[in-house]
Amino acid sequence: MRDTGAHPTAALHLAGVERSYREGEGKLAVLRGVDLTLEPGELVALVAPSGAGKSTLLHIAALLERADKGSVSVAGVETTGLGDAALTELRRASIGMIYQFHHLLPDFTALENVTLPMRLAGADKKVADSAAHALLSELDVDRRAGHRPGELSGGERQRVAIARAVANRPAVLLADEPTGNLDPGTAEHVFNAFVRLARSTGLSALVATHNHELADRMDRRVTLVDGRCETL
Ligand SMILES: Nc1ncnc2c1ncn2[C@@H]1O[C@H](COP(=O)(O)OP(=O)(O)OP(=O)(O)O)[C@@H](O)[C@H]1O
Repeated sequence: MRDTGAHPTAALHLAGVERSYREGEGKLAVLRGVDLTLEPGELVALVAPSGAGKSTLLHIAALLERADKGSVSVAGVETTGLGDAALTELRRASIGMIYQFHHLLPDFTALENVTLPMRLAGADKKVADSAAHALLSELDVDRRAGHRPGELSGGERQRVAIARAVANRPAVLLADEPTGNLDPGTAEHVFNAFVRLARSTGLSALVATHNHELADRMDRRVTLVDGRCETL
């Protein structure tokens, strides 16, 4: 029997998720019944060919896009039937996102980019500054804390973006090709820093990557075959 309810202990739980897009007169069925569970502290790599639906899956898991069918629960909260405001609140409280391109605010320093989500969540400036410095140190980029993104290297910018994504201790981190824009050496350095941080904080993460070597460092690899999730 198909599981469709919330999964109280999982960081992320998708059951029977379907999503299609309009294509000319017909439709393109991208996700055709995705079942995926991320337990707390689990690091899962999503490895699949271009166009298989990785970004679509991540956007649905991030509550940025709605599934046509199926259920998505984040940190034990079943999202089917929630309104936009409740989804936004759950996303803010429970999800961190990292993209291929950093999306940092250009006029803010690295430190300010990391403290912003904490301040928006109500943290006091001193507490936020000190937590942000600690995160930037763990990611080996604190010496650049006072610089703006335009003054940082690509690898430094991605490490700041990681620090920002985990600043509010999300239940789940979703990453779409987080090192896809970096040269292999820098990608490895950034990925190692990410895995170290994730292990030390018990973060759960679903990371889409084309890089099999990096995917091997995660606990588990999954792929998308004909719109369904399979373990590799
Ligand atoms: N908003 C949209 N409208 C119509 N079609 C879309 C939309 N978003 C994605 N698609 C299509 O859905 C399919 C899956 O796209 P998706 O971006 O999820 O793949 P992907 O696995 O992330 O690919 P890549 O590795 O190239 O980024 C593609 O054929 C894409 O053209």
